[in-house]
Amino acid sequence: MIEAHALHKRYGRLLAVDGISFKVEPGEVLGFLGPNGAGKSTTMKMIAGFLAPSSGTAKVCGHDVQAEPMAARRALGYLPEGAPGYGEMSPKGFLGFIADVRGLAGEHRRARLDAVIGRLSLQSVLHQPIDTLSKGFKRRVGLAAAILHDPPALVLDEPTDGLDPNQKHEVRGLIRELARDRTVLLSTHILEEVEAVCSRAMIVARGKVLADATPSELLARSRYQGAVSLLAADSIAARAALDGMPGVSGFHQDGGDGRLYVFPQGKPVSAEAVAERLRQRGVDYRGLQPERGRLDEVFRRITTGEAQA
Ligand SMILES: Nc1ncnc2c1ncn2[C@@H]1O[C@H](COP(=O)(O)OP(=O)(O)OP(=O)(O)O)[C@@H](O)[C@H]1O
Repeated sequence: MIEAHALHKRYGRLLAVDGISFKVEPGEVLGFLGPNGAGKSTTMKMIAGFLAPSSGTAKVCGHDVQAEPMAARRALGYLPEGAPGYGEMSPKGFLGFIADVRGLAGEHRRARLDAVIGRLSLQSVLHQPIDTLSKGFKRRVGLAAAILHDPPALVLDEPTDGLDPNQKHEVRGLIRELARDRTVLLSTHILEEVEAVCSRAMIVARGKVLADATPSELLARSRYQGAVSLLAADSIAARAALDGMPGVSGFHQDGGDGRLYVFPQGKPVSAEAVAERLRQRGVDYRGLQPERGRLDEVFRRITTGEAQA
């Protein structure tokens, strides 16, 4: 389990983390979302014991990060943002070094090294200096180091940053697999990643938690959830026909392709009812389709204060 209680971090006059509290249980993947500078990395560094909080506490598997740093670090795998340090080392040398730091020995050490090298597909770059690797390979070396000692809790700062789409897919699969019996906290800027791997998402901005919900609860806050859209040759006529229809709260016309979005009031807008009404009023249309919620819109509204979280 990973717990944060009223964490604060002040850098001079800047309050980078302003009272963040949460609990992540085994089997959960909590995604930390937020604009640049929201305080995500700072919070993760405090949980990983790399940065002392100005106030508040963090615990990893019941061990207070400040009071029992060794026990807390043993229980945690941490992937910092950016490339792994020791860039002059090869992945083989670096992972061997981490294995020693973690106190792995003998057959267990060999088995764990083989397992992470295989899982992160590092065989082809094992002897090349880390500094000379592509961004994606550097990230994979960092992930291998984080999971090497098979910790029960993981804190991953933008784990798929710099990976190509296939590698992103691979790493998301790995995270889902790891999360089955572990606790995972990860940060991301990729909203589709939240739907793909997270069981819960926390939106932070200016050091505060603005929303803490499952991805589907967040999607349900989108005004596109339950909407329908269509293309009409005469969109003014289409709007006039649908205006005042029960269950319709408003419209938006896309500036690009001209698609007209019909937003619901309460329950989803019925595509059949919209089709029937347009037919009755003699309005030509095509491409009528139901819409689903959009996380990017929810994220923008919450982080820019356009809507109440
Ligand atoms: N060592 C430091 N000294 C001073 N200010 C810092 C330091 N580290 C971070 N900050 C500031 O604290 C705030 C939070 O930074 P942090 O890196 O935690 O944000 P983040 O949410 O991880 O952002 P990003 O998504 O860009 O990685 C930012 O305004 C940042 O400039």
